Amino acid sequence: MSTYRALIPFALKNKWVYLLGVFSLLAVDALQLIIPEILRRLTDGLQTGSLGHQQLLSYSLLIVLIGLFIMVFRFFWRILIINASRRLEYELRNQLFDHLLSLSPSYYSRKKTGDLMAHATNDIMAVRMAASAGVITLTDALFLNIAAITMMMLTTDVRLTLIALIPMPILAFSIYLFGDAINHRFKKVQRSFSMLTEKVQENISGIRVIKSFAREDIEMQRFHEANQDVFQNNMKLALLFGTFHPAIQFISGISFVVTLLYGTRLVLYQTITLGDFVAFNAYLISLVWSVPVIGFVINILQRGAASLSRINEVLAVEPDIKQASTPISLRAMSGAFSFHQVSFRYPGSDTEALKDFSVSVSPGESLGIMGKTGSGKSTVPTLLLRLYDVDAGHVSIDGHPIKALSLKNLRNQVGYVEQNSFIFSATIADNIAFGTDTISLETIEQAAEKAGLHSDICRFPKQYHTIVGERGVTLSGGQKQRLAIARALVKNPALLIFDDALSAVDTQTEKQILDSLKETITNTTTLIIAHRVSTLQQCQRILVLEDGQIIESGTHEQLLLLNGYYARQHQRQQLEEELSSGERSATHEYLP
Ligand SMILES: Nc1ncnc2c1ncn2[C@@H]1O[C@H](COP(=O)(O)OP(=O)(O)OP(=O)(O)O)[C@@H](O)[C@H]1O
Repeated sequence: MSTYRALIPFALKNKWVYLLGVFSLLAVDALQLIIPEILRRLTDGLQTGSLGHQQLLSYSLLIVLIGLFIMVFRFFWRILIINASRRLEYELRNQLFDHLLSLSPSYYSRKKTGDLMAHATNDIMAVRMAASAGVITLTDALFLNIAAITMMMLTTDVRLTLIALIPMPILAFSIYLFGDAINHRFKKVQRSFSMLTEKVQENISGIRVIKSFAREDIEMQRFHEANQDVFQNNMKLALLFGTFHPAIQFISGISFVVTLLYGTRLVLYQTITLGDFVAFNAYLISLVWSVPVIGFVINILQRGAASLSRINEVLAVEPDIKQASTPISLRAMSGAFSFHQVSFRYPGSDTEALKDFSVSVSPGESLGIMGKTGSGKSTVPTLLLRLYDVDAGHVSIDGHPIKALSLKNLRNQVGYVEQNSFIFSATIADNIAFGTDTISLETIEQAAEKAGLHSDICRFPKQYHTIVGERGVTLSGGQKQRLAIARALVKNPALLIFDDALSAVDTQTEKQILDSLKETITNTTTLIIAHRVSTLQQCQRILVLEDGQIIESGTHEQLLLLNGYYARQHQRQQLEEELSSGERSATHEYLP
């Protein structure tokens, strides 16, 4: 229960709401306990014949009045406590989401998305339940329990009360045991259900792969198996509930039987009146209701505590990348950067992605990087954006150690285009304007024009207001890349990074885009990562990487003279280009 300590600040902030809610709840309970007293007097009056019309009318009016007050107070406790618990859910969800966004990418490579989704949904719901149903039921049941037993003892008979209470410990213990088993089964149901949702999610996202590999039958079979698992776990839970309710009712029934046996004797021997016996039974109903509820409440609170401790665990994770206590914010960055003897290994990886890597790029210079897949090319921009910190060596921007810079300032001044940039389910204009706060449509259009996307957008039904992604138009791979380029350009960055950003466009389109970007590239510090020589040849300097190390370095012409990896790529790509243009002209010759 110490887990709940994390909620103390929230509870203190909302103490009046909770206190008023609990007060209204107790008022409802207290009013409910007056009813057996009225029943006692009515029965006794009827039995002795002393109940007049006037008295009957007063009692009836009192019952109606009590009913009205119960209605008002019930409304208040519901509004107050449910409102407070919903507010807790709202604040906790905001806190969790804000924290998740502050965490570094390495955290996301360790954690499953499904688990994080479960924290944001199921776990927060379980905490809300504990803060609403848990608090309400615990207050309600404890008060009713104590009040009913006290009233039974004070107004009727102590011995009869003690006898009626005999099955209660058995009842409480059985509820505890059942509760434990129910909890266990419930977890299994949840686990199998989250596996099922993950399956659906994966199948929907990977529908093209499934279809192209004709794996529908296998996937259907796997889904049916997962669904069968959910069904069986639900049935086991239903079986447990099915046994639980009749068993509880049976055990509580024993209380009524012993009350009937001993209570009627007391009435016959006139130790208590018939009215006492009726009132006693009415109190017993409250008591029998409240005991099982305490068992349930313990479960709700336990489940809430388990969920809250999972949420607390996430909230306790510190971001790997921490900003300096007094970070430097550069007003106008030149984008110049340098790596000095940098070595870096991704968390959990055995091999170094960069080894003793050094390069220095001056303001406005354009650097190209080429290399086999996995040679460490994308690691360079990853470190420049400070998504990870280096293991050895230093990275600096504009002469400042990267760790001294404000993270926001640094990332705001870098225009980074990945090979597979994420496109949001929003309009094209919103997607391009993503990295900026206020921007005119005209600037967006200029960026799209430079990225070679404007004419494509003009062909869409709503042009820049066309929604793309899941809810709208699907963009081709090349269009997505160009949109990502426009998104980077619109920021007017000091450092522009293209990481395999033109791989999905043909060489012709690539040439057009590079031509229109010529001025931007000349005026901005640029890092271009590519496999194609045609993308890199205009760069002032080109590096070739292998296993995280530089194996060749120079201008296009110098690298050709080296006759190494770069020159071989150049020859091969030229040959491919000649072959494909030969094929194109041959096709033209034979066309009618
Ligand atoms: N998030 C990560 N976690 C662990 N290892 C990683 C991660 N990202 C990359 N690596 C590893 O680091 C090495 C360098 O990766 P990097 O992405 O820099 O290569 P690359 O040259 O850009 O490859 P490609 O041309 O295929 O994009 C590879 O061995 C890769 O498996």
